[in-house]
Amino acid sequence: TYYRHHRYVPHFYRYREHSANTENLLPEVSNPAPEVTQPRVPTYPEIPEVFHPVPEVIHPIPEAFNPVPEVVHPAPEPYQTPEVQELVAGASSPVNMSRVFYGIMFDAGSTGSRIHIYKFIQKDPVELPVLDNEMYHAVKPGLSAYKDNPEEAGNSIRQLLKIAKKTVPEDDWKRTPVVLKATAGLRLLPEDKAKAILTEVKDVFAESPFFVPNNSVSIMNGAREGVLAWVTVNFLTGHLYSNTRRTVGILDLGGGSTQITFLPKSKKTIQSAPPSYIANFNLFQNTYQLYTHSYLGNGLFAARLATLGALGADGLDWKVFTSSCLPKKFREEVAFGGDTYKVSGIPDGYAGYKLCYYEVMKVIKGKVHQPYEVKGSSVFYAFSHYYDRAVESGLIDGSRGGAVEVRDFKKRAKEVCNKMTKYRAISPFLCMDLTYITCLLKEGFGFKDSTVLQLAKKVNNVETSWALGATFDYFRNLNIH
Ligand SMILES: O=c1ccn([C@@H]2O[C@H](COP(=O)(O)OP(=O)(O)O)[C@@H](O)[C@H]2O)c(=O)[nH]1
Repeated sequence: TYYRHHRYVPHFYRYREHSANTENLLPEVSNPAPEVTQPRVPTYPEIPEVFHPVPEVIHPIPEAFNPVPEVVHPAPEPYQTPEVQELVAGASSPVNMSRVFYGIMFDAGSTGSRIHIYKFIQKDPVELPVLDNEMYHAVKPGLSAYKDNPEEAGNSIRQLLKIAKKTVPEDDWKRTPVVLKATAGLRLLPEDKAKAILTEVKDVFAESPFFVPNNSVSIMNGAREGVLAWVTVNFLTGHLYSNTRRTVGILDLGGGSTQITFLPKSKKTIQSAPPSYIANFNLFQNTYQLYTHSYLGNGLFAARLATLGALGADGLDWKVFTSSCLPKKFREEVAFGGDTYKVSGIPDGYAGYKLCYYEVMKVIKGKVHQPYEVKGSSVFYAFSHYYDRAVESGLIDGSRGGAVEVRDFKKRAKEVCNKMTKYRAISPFLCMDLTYITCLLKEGFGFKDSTVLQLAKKVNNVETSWALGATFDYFRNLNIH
């Protein structure tokens, strides 16, 4: 369980008060971010403040001390239901007139379920609320692992709700909305199995003391997932308020699906994209038109199985799926989406980067669209499994994140694949994963070797995930279409 205190202060002050985010309000759930430090990590140049990648947008004058620009989140005025509106209106604290409210967002992913509890402060009824902090906790496996036992799926959510009860003060329970959105794991399940799980989760929500809005449990579509992650990252990096209209793109590599989202600078990117890859929405009186797509089956774990030819195959009880991306003597059972697969290296065959690249290419070539503009100079934030694999392979420091070039993934993939025994202890899949990431970035999206990716698990102490964007969308409909 991590408790991240997260109080926004304007850039001018932030740069001077490095301890501003270290205060911990709830020590009983305190657990600093898991420090996954790698002993052999080469020291890469760090980004000084992950949340602030473009120092030139800092306003060095005190006038920039305007509470609005970056402390806001979309105002919760048009609350979704009159019921909530009433509840929030009644929340004023008699003591200091500032009122606190919470939003609980569950991310039901293919490899795990996570709870995000956001605390907002409405300092003044006229001003926009401030995101104060996030409480985050994750459990494994994801809901799809319980495809034949929906009751257990419900139990995993019940377990996370206990944390919500500890975090949100009892007086606020009744007006705190609880929402769950499922991603690739449930998208990949047969409809009836996914439905049974969602019904079970609805029952668990109904018995909870929190506010359960209509449609609080659903499978989110891929385009929304990409857009909402883009909103989160651009909010946390301060790009939604700068006058420059400069924003950052996002690359999210989940277990089941992968998303790419950015704000195109060139009209040609929009015109040459399949129409479903363009999403519009409104935020802070701006209308944005984004390039976004979610590739189902191209998340890291789904791609491993697809590379092995195992995804969707029959005869799982007796078939062994092999790959030259795996150490020759490796043999194991792998669970994903409620199924178990026997996988192994090729004991008397060849293994290594080149052969592996051919194998992973099958999962990418002809499936991934190259946006017209991606070779340009946009900054991309990459997180989830991009981040995890970069840490595991020693490309970046796990406690800080950092910047890498696409060619760094390629270089490390070659090293790992050509010395598989050395890296086996870290993960037998490391060669396959790094080769897949390299291939996805280069052959798939068409990034150049020199494209810089900012790798971050969290920005300014908040998880880089679609969950914060989805909470904004709940409080104030972004009208994504
Ligand atoms: O707030 C979050 C949400 C996800 N993740 C990580 O991102 C990856 C996303 O995988 P997921 O199973 O959600 O993928 P999906 O089902 O969306 O394809 C996993 O390693 C998670 O641990 C994270 O670090 N913080």
